Amino acid sequence: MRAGHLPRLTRRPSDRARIRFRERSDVSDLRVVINGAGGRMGQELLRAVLNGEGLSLAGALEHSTSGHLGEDAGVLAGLKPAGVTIESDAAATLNGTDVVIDFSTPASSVRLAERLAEAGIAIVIGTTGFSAAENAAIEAAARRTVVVKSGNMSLGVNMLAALTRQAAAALGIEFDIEIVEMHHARKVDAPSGTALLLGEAAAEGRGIHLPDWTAKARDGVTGPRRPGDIGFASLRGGSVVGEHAVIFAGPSERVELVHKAESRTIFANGALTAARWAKGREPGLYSMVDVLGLAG
Ligand SMILES: NC(=O)C1=CN([C@@H]2O[C@H](COP(=O)(O)OP(=O)(O)OC[C@H]3O[C@@H](n4cnc5c(N)ncnc54)[C@H](OP(=O)(O)O)[C@@H]3O)[C@@H](O)[C@H]2O)C=CC1
Ligand SMILES: O=C(O)C1=N[C@H](C(=O)O)C[C@H](O)C1
Repeated sequence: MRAGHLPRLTRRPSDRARIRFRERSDVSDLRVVINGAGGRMGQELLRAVLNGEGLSLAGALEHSTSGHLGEDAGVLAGLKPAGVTIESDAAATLNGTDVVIDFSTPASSVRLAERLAEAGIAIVIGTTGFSAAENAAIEAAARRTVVVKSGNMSLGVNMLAALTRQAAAALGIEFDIEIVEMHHARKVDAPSGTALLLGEAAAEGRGIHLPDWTAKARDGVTGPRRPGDIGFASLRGGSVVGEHAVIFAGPSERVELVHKAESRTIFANGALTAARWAKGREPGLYSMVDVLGLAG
């Protein structure tokens, strides 16, 4: 660099220039709406958006009988007032939104995805516990708008899924695959979305169709394990954020791949990465594997 250029670079911008820059960066901020804003993940996401760079909170949604309606989203999240109140009227809130991030309930996610498909607004879905019919409805919505959906938004779990696929492909059928998960006492669905995602990865590695090879909820005299099954076990208790183990139990040896979530920030950060990635994409159903570039 030529010495003559240094003074120009180190000079502080005038107030007017700084205001102009601020206005420009506001215009380019990603405008995000959070659905399920009053929940554990909703509040985590409010903090992540309000503290994040290049993001603006365009709205915060809850259901029509939520006790949080009318509260300030910043205050709800334990921050200073954000000037955004918790609403239940999606139509009024969505105007000018780039991406909606949804961690709520399956029924709410499906309704919202259908509405966003009509409006051409992208959605990042973290909700888990969908039925086959609800998954089909989301796939239909993804033909008209961008949908990023994953049972786990964290980098670590998506890496674990890649390792699971690899191990399942390399180890023969004599290695029994069992997936064990533990979550907090308030979780309502089982197996967890992550456990199912890991099961899909193991099935892909083995070249089998997961629903045909799933063993869930063993109880009573079950008979011996069917060779080739992928087993699921769910534990619930306390405040556990989320723990998953994929066990490959072979003859006289065992391989265990484990992920332990220590904070919900990993899910919120992943969801924001997905939201940034989603902007401007072609309509379609994407996963965190696409967002994180982990395919193959
Ligand atoms: N993919 C991932 O990485 C992760 C996924 N999850 C999943 O996200 C979902 C939410 O988890 P969590 O935050 O712990 O659960 P919470 O129950 O704490 O939050 C869900 C929120 O959604 C609200 N809600 C219910 N119905 C509607 C509706 N129709 N419209 C808008 N909001 C609604 C609930 O309100 P109310 O409480 O009044 O019913 C609640 O505030 C779960 O399915 C969970 O498995 C969680 C963590 C990570
Ligand atoms: O409900 C939760 O808390 C979590 N749900 C997701 C799941 O079902 O796997 C992800 C994470 O483990 C936390």
